[in-house]
Amino acid sequence: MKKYYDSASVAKLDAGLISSGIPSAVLMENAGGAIARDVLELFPANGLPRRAVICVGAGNNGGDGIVVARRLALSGWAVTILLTRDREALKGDGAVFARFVPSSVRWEASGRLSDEEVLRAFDASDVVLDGLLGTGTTGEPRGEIRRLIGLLNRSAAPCLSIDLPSGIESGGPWVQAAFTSSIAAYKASCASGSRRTACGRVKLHALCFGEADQLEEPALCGLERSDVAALAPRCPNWAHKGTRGGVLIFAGSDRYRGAALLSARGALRAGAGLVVLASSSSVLDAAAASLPDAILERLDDGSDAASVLSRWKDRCRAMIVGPGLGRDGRAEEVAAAAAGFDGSSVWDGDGLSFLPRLGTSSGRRCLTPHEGEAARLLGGWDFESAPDRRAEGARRLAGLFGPTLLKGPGSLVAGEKISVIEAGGRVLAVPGSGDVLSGAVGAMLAAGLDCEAALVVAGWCHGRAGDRLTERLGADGRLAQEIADELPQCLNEVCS
Ligand SMILES: NC(=O)C1=CN([C@@H]2O[C@H](COP(=O)(O)OP(=O)(O)OC[C@H]3O[C@@H](n4cnc5c(N)ncnc54)[C@H](O)[C@@H]3O)[C@@H](O)[C@H]2O)[C@H](O)CC1
Ligand SMILES: [K+]
Repeated sequence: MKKYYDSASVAKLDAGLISSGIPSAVLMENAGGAIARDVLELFPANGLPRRAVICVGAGNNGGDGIVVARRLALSGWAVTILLTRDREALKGDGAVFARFVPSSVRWEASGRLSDEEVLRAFDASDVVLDGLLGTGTTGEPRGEIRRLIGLLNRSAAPCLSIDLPSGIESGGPWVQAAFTSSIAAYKASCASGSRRTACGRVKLHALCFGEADQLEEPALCGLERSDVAALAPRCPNWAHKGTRGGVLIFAGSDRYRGAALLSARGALRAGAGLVVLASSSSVLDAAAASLPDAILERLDDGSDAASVLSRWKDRCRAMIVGPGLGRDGRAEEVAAAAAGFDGSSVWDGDGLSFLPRLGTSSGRRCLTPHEGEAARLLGGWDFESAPDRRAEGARRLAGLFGPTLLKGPGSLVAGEKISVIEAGGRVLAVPGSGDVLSGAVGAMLAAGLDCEAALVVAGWCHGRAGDRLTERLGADGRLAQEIADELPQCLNEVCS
């Protein structure tokens, strides 16, 4: 389990260590030393002259940068410190360490340089270090700091952020780093959503000595393979179709045919023992050729949904409602009938739009919205203005409708707890990918998992499928059906 903390807990840890007698300068030297080692490891000299520009803000994040400047200069690097204020304005430990910076280091006040001059200096460097803002950020980046964030993001040079990408704790803008050397804890602000990719490759360093156990409860937990394996369904070799469980799918419409097929394919590839696809004739015609493994129920008229449900409810432990269902009167009738199912259900896509009108469910229910759908269910929601907005939105949805998997980079699962899925990437951002996920969730519910566990296992396997495809074939141009077809290998990694 990867633990993510908010900045307030990390700042509290710093303060606690200092008040228990560890000088703050020792902490800064430790942090700066570890970051300098990262730089030297990432950019080995190999006889080449190496250059760095270190952007230094007014706080201790900049102080860490000054320590790094000394260390790199002593290792033979050509270093420029780019200050957002005059050197005389430096305070605290940063001011102390400034006295020990070798004379080979150049000092520049960024305010005296034009955008072009700053960019030229960045572009001439092997790496630019971002020590502008850390855990002490308040509000959106202002003044020189804001300008330098913009220039850092325009520069071709790779950026290594000190502790966290500057600005990420705010509504933006923030630095898009290639690397982040994180101090004391992984930061929750970098865990999920559009901020997740801002850190680049992250390396975590202790601030002092095993202080991590002095941190309070993490803000978020990252789910890794072993966490998922502990929840995944067990499928003994004597299993028969009934052991695996059946899934009834209400999905698809004349307009959206592929969604239903992909959801069914996801369910089959995630190991469902029986898949019944109830959909319109046009969908079933396509399914007859491409999905010989599924049972097909014609559902041109919404009023037929209740009889389909009563035919299959004893053989299907789980139900999927919504992918490509449409939002017309037929779809509404289907959703109303589906709400009477007393097994476990996952609601996705168009199905989500009916949830506020359906009231409480008779069975166990979970949902898999993306941010747009989630915002509609919450009557409008801004996911961007602060790093914790995604987690807060997911928590609210879970409270209103049932355990929720909020899709997007670093998908969140909110139920009893809130967790981040540590798998997947942009490869998953293709049409039909969410339909495949709904199918996988359905299969996990059919295998007997509770809603939260089903979201975790299916969400992780879906992400892992994306990672495996990326490793083998690249992250772009993959098809949702390829994600589905990769699911068995992912399940093999977590199921025994
Ligand atoms: N002993 C320690 O606490 C250690 C901290 N480490 C590093 O220090 C930072 C946290 O440092 P802090 O001084 O608390 O805050 P910042 O450096 O993030 O910045 C505060 C500084 O910036 C100005 N400011 C705040 N918000 C904005 C804004 N939106 N726009 C412009 N300017 C802003 C504010 O006025 C302050 O002057 C932590 O991340 C670590 O990198 C070390 O790890 C060592 C021990
Ligand atoms: K930073």
